Amino acid sequence: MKELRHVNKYFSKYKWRLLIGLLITILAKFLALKIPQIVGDSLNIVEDYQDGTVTNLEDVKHQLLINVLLIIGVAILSGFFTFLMRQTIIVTSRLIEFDLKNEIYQQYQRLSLNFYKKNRTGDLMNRISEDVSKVRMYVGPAVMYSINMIVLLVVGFTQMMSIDVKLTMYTLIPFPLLSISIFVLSKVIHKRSTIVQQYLSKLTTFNQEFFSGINVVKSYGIEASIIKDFDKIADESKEKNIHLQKANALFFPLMVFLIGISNLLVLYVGGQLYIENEIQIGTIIEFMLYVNILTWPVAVVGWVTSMVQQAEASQARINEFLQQVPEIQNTNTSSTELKGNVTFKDVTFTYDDTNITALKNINISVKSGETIAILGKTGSGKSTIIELISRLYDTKIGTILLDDTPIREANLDAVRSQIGFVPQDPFLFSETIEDNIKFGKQDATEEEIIAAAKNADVHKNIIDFPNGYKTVLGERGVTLSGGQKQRVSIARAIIKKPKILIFDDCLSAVDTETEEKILSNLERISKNITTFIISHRISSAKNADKIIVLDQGKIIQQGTHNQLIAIEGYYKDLYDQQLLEKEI
Ligand SMILES: Nc1ncnc2c1ncn2[C@@H]1O[C@H](COP(=O)(O)OP(=O)(O)OP(=O)(O)O)[C@@H](O)[C@H]1O
Repeated sequence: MKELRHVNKYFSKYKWRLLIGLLITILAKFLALKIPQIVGDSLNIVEDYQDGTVTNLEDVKHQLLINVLLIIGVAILSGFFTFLMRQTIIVTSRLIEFDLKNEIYQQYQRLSLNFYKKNRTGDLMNRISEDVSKVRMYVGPAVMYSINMIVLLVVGFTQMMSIDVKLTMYTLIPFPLLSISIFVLSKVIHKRSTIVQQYLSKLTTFNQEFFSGINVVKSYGIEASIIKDFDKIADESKEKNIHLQKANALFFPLMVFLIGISNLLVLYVGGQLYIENEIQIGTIIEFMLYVNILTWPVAVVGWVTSMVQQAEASQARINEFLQQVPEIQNTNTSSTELKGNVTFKDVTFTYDDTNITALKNINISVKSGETIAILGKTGSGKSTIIELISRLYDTKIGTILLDDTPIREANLDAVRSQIGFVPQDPFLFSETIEDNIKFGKQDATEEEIIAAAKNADVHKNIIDFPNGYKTVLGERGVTLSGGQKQRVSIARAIIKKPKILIFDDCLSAVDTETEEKILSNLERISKNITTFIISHRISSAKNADKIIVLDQGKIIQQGTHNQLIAIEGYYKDLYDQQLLEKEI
C-alpha cells in the first residue's frame, strides 16, 4: 500500500463526501439486514398459529400485513440508501480519477523532450487511462465494498449469533473458502486480463502504424503480408481472450456452488435443531436469507484484495512518472523581453542517450534583427543548435546567452513564447487551417491570420479550398501538400511576431520561386527579428547577414555569401553544384 499513499491527499480533499457515504452505507446495509428478520418473524407467527400457541386469526393476519408493509418499506429505504451510497462513494471516485488524470497530464506537460524520447506514447497514454482506471477501482468500488462488507459482517454476524450460535457456525463454514477461492480466481483473471490488455495494445499500435504509413503500404503493394501479420496478432489475441473468459466463467458458478453448500448446511443443521424444538421454521428461512445477503460481501473480500493489488501496481507506474523531475527547469518567473541577440560561447553538446557529441566548441554571435544561415551535411549538428536556442536541451559545456543573460537563467516560458519555430517535419493538428495558424497566437484577428498566410505565401492556396480558412485538416494535415503544410507552419510561426524566428530546413519542401517570395516577405517583416535559417540550399542562405557551415559538429566556414564563394570550400562547392543544376 506504499504507492497508494499518493492518493491519500484526495481522500482528505473529499473527506466529507466519503464520510456521508460511509454513514449512508451503514444505514443501507443495516436496513437490508432487517428484511430476513421480519420474514423470519412472519413465518414464526404463522407457525405459532399452526401449532396453537397463538389462536386469534385476525391478530395473525394483522401482524402479517404489518410485516409485509414493513418489508416493502425497508426494501424501498434500503434501495434508496444504496443509490445514495453509489452517488457519494462512486461519484467521489470519479472526482479523484479526474484530479489524478489532471495531475499526470500537468506533469506530462512539464517534462522535457528527453522524457518523451525515452518513453513510448502508448505507455504514456496507458498510464493516464488504464492505470488511473485501476486506481479508481481502489478509491471507489474497493472502498465501497469494504465498508459494505464490514457493516454486513458485523451486523449480520451479531444478529445471527444472537439467534443461534451453533447454526451460525455451521452456516459460515464455507465462507472463508469462498473468499480464498475468489481471491485465487481474481489473481488468475488479473494475470490473464493483463495479457489480453497487452495484446490489445499490440493490435492498436499495429493498426496505428499501418494507417499512418498507408501510403508506403499501398505503394509497395504489401497489403497481403500486412493482413497476414494482423491475422497472426488477432488470432493470438483471440486465444488469450478465450483463455480469460474460461476463468471469468468460473466466477459465478463457484459463488453459487458455495452459497448452495451454505444453504444446505442451514437446511440440514437447522432441520435437526427444529426437530429438537430448539428453533422455529422462520429462523431457518431467516438464516438462508442471511446467507444470500452475506455471500456477495464475503466473495468480494478476494476481489477487493486483488483490486487493491492491481491499483498498487498501477499507482507505482503512475508515481514513477509523477516523481520524474523535468530536466529543463524554469528558475525565473519574471517577465523577460528579448531583444534577439544570441551568443554561443565555446558550446559543446553531447546527447545523453546516444552519447553523440553533436556540437564541438561552437562560437556564434548574432545581433538582434540579423539573419544567420546554417548549412552543412546531414547530421552535422544544425538542428541541435536550434534545439539549444529553444532550450529543449541544456548544454553542460559552454554558455548560450540570450541578450546578456545565460539561457538557463532566463524565464523559459517567456523565452519560448518569443521564439517562432518552423520544424523540419511540420505537425498540423486535425483542426481548421485557421486554428492551426492561430496556434501561434490564440487571440489573432482574421486580418492577422490572413497577413501571416500571405507572408508565408499560402493565402492563395487556402482561399482555393471550398471552405477557405475553415478547411478542416485530416490527421497530420493529409489534405495539404508537403509544401503547403510547411507554409501553414511558417504562417503559424510568424503570426506570433517573435523576437527569434527559426526555420529548420523548412524551405526545402517548396520550389525556389516560392522560397524567394517567402524570403523577401520575411526580409520586409523581420526588421527586428533575429532569423535562423537552416538549409541545404544556397538560395535560402545567400542573403543572410552571416552564414556558417558545420561539419561533424564543428564550424568549418563562416562569413557572408560573397566572402564564402570567393574561397575554396564546402560553400563554394555547393554553390557551383547548385548553379550547374539550375543551368541544366
Ligand atoms: N534527440 C537526439 N538524441 C540523440 N542523438 C541525436 C538527437 N538528435 C540528433 N542526434 C544526433 O546528433 C547529430 C546531429 O544531428 P542534427 O539533427 O543536429 O543534424 P542536422 O545537421 O540537423 O541533420 P539534418 O540535416 O539531417 O537534419 C546526429 O549524429 C544525430 O544522430
